[in-house]
Amino acid sequence: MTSYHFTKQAHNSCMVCGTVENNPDTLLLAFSQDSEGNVTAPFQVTSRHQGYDGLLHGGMASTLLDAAMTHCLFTHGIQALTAELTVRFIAPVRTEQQVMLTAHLVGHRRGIYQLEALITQEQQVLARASAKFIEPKK
Ligand SMILES: CC(C)(COP(=O)(O)OP(=O)(O)OC[C@H]1O[C@@H](n2cnc3c(N)ncnc32)[C@H](O)[C@@H]1OP(=O)(O)O)[C@@H](O)C(=O)NCCC(=O)NCCSC(=O)Cc1ccccc1
Repeated sequence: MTSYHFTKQAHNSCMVCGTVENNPDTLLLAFSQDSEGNVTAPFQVTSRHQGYDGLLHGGMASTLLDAAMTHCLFTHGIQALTAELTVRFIAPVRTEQQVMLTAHLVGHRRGIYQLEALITQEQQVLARASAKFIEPKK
């Protein structure tokens, strides 16, 4: 089993990427990873995810970005908690369309992992997040 699958199994009932059997409300996000540990996932935005009519809710956008960065850490074999999350909502994300989520590890210093994530559509960046993650003390 890869470190990614091992760390992912630690939250089988996740509301973002868990299985339907374990969590009927899961968003079923499925991330792919490249050789450098960056992750990507498609997400179909529907009216179930809206706040204002026809627009993705900002809290949901933040959740998706947070999840992308968490999974990026999984690809590096790290299971850490979000300690700080900053989101720049650049342009409205419309419902009934597919977006791409991406995340990469920027760096690691004194036990704090710094990551960045994007929501894009057709090369246009609609939202950008940066976050700090910390592994909980044993
Ligand atoms: C564990 C920790 C984050 C840090 O506590 P401790 O280990 O006791 O650490 P301590 O306080 O000793 O500080 C050590 C060093 O770090 C620094 N520093 C600390 N904080 C910050 C900061 N915010 N920002 C910047 N720096 C900070 C601090 O100054 C210190 O630096 P120093 O060495 O003095 O230079 C704790 O606050 C916590 O549990 N928070 C709740 C986390 C939580 O519930 N998150 C949500 C659930 S996760 C989720 O949902 C993801 C997910 C998505 C999808 C799917 C699955 C999962």
